[in-house]
Order: sequence, then structure tokens, then C-alpha cells
Amino acid sequence: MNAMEKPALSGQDRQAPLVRLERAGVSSGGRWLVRGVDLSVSPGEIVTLIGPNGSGKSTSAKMALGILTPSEGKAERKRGLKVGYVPQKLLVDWTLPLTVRRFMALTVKLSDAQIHAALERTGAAHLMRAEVRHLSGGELQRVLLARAIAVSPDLLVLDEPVQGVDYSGEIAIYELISRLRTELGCGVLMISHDLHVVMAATDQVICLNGHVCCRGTPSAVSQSPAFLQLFGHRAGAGIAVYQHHHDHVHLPDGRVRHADGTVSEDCAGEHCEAPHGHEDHSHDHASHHAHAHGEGCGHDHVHDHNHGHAHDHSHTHSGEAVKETTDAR
Ligand SMILES: Nc1ncnc2c1ncn2[C@@H]1O[C@H](COP(=O)(O)OP(=O)(O)OP(=O)(O)O)[C@@H](O)[C@H]1O
Repeated sequence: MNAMEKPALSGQDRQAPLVRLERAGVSSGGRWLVRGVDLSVSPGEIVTLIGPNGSGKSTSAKMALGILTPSEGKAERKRGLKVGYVPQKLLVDWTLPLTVRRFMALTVKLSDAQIHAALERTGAAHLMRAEVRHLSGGELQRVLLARAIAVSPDLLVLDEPVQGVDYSGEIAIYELISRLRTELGCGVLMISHDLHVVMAATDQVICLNGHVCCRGTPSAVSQSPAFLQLFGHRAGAGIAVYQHHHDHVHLPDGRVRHADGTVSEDCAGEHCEAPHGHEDHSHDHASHHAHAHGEGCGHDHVHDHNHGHAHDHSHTHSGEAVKETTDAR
């Protein structure tokens, strides 16, 4: 059944979630791509999915969008929901000349005035007649964002919106997304390419590793000298660090491989100290970690990082910091 046919959320309550996944999972070819995903995005809210390559971020976003139907659990969307989507990959023949103006109107009927207005909002109006294949990484992302907002969406789904963008450009794009959220009043479901750095404006970070490992609210800016040196002082206003570690991996058959190589049926509430090699970003945010899969992982803990870790949810991903290598072009 098409997920769009599932019972829709009431459109009456403006604060009702725009989209909600409940213990949602997708299996394909006898293997779970992701499972046990709980998430909701309300108007004006920014939810960011992080996790290593192949951890199920895009799959979860596609369930939220209705592109993929959950094999288990539920995906619900507000009735009549309008979605603007920036996909991770574009299927466009880049050998053909294609202006930004034509590209914007390829799949949706838009007037020149609408195209110009959307491009203006993303700071790319001057690119209207430029060829898409000649755009820089940052320019392309602004054009993709303009294409997504041109339909006046209730929900923006952004799959790695800063790919191909350098650090200073990344900060500018994050600030733009934050501003668009405020101006349009839309919800934002974003996939971040970086495991450690997320927008400060993010209301909730959900970390996936084939399941929801942890979730929380980044509310502090890193004061780490290395961070400030790398990103510049202005970065502190736009980016926060969300610290998390993983020391178990969920296998395709549902079992769990632990850091010591042993395999068990579930992760049995495994919350270890942090035997990791990340730089120690200072963080004073309170984060809410909630496992959302299987028995034994149904713990909800609130951590106040100012007051030490009563529990440190330390999970080691099979891959560490993720830098997306996929070129949108
Ligand atoms: N259509 C599909 N059919 C079968 N397997 C798929 C399909 N799409 C994705 N997968 C697999 O599902 C898993 C999750 O993929 P997904 O694209 O959701 O991960 P991701 O976290 O977005 O990764 P990345 O950071 O690399 O984009 C991966 O192992 C991937 O190979």
C-alpha cells in the first residue's frame, strides 16, 4: 500500500505534527535497512538526522516523505501536506545545457516571477540564467533550496543540503535554512553529512545506526579552541556540537555485535563509558537520549552535560565521522 494512503493526521491543529514515524522500519531483500524509527516534525521545528553512511538516514526521510512505505510501524503525514525536497542525488544529464530557470520548472509549473522570488529568498536570483552544470557547490545548493521552497512547502526535507559546500559556505547555508524556517514557518527534516556538527537551530538531533541510537537537543556552542580555529568565531553562532558515541552495531538479522566482537540478541541497555578517539568538544547542553528499538533498549535518560554523565550512551559506529562523497551532480 502506498504510504500516502495511510490515515493522515488532522489538518486542523496547526501545531499538530506535519509528519510522524512510529517504530517505522524498511526491509528489502530479507534485510532491515532501518527499523524502530520514531520521529515527528511540527511546524517551525528543525529535526536533524545524523549517522554514518548506510545508517538509514535517507531511508527514514523517504518514509517520512511517502516515497518508501514502512515494512513495519507507521508513517503519517498531515492531510494536504506540501513538501519541498532537496534530494541527495539528482538524476539529471549534466552534459546537456540547462539553465537554472528551466531546471526550477522541470517538475513543477512555476512562473518566472515565482522562480525569481524563490531564488531571491535563497540569495541566488543572479543565477537565474546561469547553467546548472557550471554552478559551484554552494550555488547549486541555494538553487536546490529555492526549488524546494518555490512550492510554499509546509515541510522541507533536506538530504545533505551542504554537500559540496566548504565550511564557511556551510555556515551560510545553515543560517539560510534557519531563516527560511522562520520566514516560511515550515518544519524542516534535515539529514546532516557530519556526525559531530549540526545546526544550533536544530530542535532535535536523531542519531541513526540502523535504528535510533540516541536523540537530543543541541543547545550549546562548542568553545573548543580547535573548533573555533577551524570554523572561525562566527561559526559559534551557527553551529553546535552534538557529542555521541556508539559501541554496538545492529546486524541485518536484528542481532547486535558489541565492541568486543560478541553478538547477542539485543543491545540489552548497553551504555558504556566513552572509549573513543574524538576530540573532546566542551558541551554544556542537556540532551535527551532515547533508544527506540527492541527490548532492553527502551531507556529514556536525560543528561545534563554540565553535571557530568550519569550514563554515557557510548556506541561505536562501524564508521566514524562521515563526510559525504556523493556529488549531487
Ligand atoms: N532501494 C534500496 N534497496 C536495497 N537497499 C537499499 C536501498 N536503499 C538503500 N539501501 C540500503 O539501506 C541502507 C541504508 O541506506 P540509506 O541510504 O538510508 O543510508 P544513509 O544513512 O542515508 O547513508 P549515506 O550517509 O551514505 O547517504 C544501506 O545499507 C543501503 O545500502
